[in-house]
Amino acid sequence: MTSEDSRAALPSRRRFLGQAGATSVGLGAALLSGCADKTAQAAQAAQSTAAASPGGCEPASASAVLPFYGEHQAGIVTAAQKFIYFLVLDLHSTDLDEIRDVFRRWTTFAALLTQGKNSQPYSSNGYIPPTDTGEADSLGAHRLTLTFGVSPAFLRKLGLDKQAPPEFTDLPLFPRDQLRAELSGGDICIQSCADDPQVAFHAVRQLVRHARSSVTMRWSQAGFSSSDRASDTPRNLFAFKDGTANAETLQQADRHIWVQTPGWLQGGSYLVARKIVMHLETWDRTSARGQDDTFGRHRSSGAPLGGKNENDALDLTAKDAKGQPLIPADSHVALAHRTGVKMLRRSYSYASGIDPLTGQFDAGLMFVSFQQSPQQFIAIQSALGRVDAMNEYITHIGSGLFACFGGVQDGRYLGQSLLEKQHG
Ligand SMILES: C=CC1=C(C)c2cc3[nH]c(cc4nc(cc5[nH]c(cc1n2)c(C)c5CCC(=O)O)C(CCC(=O)O)=C4C)c(C)c3C=C
Ligand SMILES: [Fe+2]
Repeated sequence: MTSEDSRAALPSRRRFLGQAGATSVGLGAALLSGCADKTAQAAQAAQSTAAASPGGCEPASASAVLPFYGEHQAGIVTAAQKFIYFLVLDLHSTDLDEIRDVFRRWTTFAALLTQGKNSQPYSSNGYIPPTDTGEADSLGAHRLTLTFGVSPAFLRKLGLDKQAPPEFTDLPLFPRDQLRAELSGGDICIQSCADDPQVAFHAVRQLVRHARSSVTMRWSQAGFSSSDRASDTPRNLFAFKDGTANAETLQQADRHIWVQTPGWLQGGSYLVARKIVMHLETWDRTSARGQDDTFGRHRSSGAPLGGKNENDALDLTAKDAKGQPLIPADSHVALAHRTGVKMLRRSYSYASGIDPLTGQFDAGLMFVSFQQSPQQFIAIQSALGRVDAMNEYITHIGSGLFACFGGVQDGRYLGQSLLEKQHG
C-alpha cells in the first residue's frame, strides 16, 4: 500500500469506528451472558464502546474499543485478547527530562492507538516518510490494550532508586533457571494485546518509532491464546486449560493484584514475564494418565483429578481407593495451590519456528502474571522449584520484573507521579 493509499484508507477506518462507538457492551449484558462471571473483567467490558455480540461471548469484533484512561491500566484484569506482542526496551538515555517526554508522547499515542486511530494524522507532504507506518489502517481497534511497566534497573539508571518500594528488587535466580541475558532484564516493558496480531504489533511499532533516540529494543515475543469461546479458559500447547484459578484471584483483585500502598505505584501492579520453552516432543510421548498427573487436572475438562467440572474446588486431601492422593503432591496445581498465594496469570503461547540445535519446535509459553507484590511470584515459583512434575517438560529462558503504573487520568501521563516526584 502506498502512503497515498493509506491516506485514503484512514477516513474509512474512522467511519468504521464511529459506527462502532454507538453501542456499548453493558456490565449487565456481560454478566447475564453467563460467561463473564469475573466481575473485574465484566467491568472492563462494560467500558467497551463496541457493538455487543448477541450472546456476549462471541469473539470480539474488529470495532471493539477498550478505554485507555481509568483507575487502572487496561490489559491487566481485561478479559484476555487473542494476541500479544510483548516488548522489553532498554533506556538509551538517562536524562530524566527526555524520558518524561517519551512517556508523555507514549500516553498521547497509546490513547489514540487503543481507539483504533493512527498515532498521528498523515501529512500531505509526500517528501517525508508517512507519519504512521499504516499496516493497521482500516483494521479497527480489536480491543487493543497497551500496558506499560518499568523495572528496578529503570529506577537505578534514572537516579530514582529511592522511590523503589522495598519489595521491588530484581528477581532471584530460581532452581533450574536457564535464563539468557538477551531475553532477561531490561528497563521498560510494553504489553500490547489485541484480538488481531497486526493491530497489536502496529501499536508497538509506532511507540518505538516515536522514541527511537531514547530507547533501544532488547527482546520481544509475540503470542497467541485460543479458546472455544471468548470467555472460556484458553488451552496452552500441552492442551490443558490454563487460567482456571484466575477467577478466584479476580474476585479479590484489591487483595491480590492492585498495589494499595500510597505512592507512585498505587493502583498499579507488578508484572512478571517469563519466556518458558515447552518441550512438546517429550510431552507428546507422555501417557494420557501421566499428562493428567503432571498437572493434577483432567486434560479434557480442566477439572481437578477426581472432579467433573473445571471450576470444582481443588481438594488436595482427597484419596483414591488405595489411599493415594487423587491429586499427586508433586503435580503443578498441588504445589502452586498449597502456597495459598494467588496471582493473575495472563499468559500466551508462542511458536517461533524450529530450534536449529535440536530440530524441535521452538515453542512455549510467554508467561505473564500480575500481582500486588513480586513476593507472590517468588513464593509460588520457589514452591514449584525442583519438584514440579512439569519441570521435566519446560525450561525458563527469559525473565523480567516490571512495575506497571496505576491508570492514567485524562490530562495526565503514564508514570507522572514517579517521574515528577520532587526529591529531597
Ligand atoms: C510461578 C508461577 C507459575 C509458573 C511459572 C507457571 C507455569 C506454567 N503453568 C502452566 C500450566 C498451568 N498452570 C496451572 C495453574 C497454576 N499455575 C500457577 C503458577 C505458575 N505456573 C498457579 C498459581 C496456578 C493455580 C494454582 C491454583 O491455586 O489452583 C494450570 C491449571 C489450571 C489453572 O488454574 O490455570 C495449568 C494447566 C504451564 C504450561 C506453565 C509453563 C510453561
Ligand atoms: Fe501454572
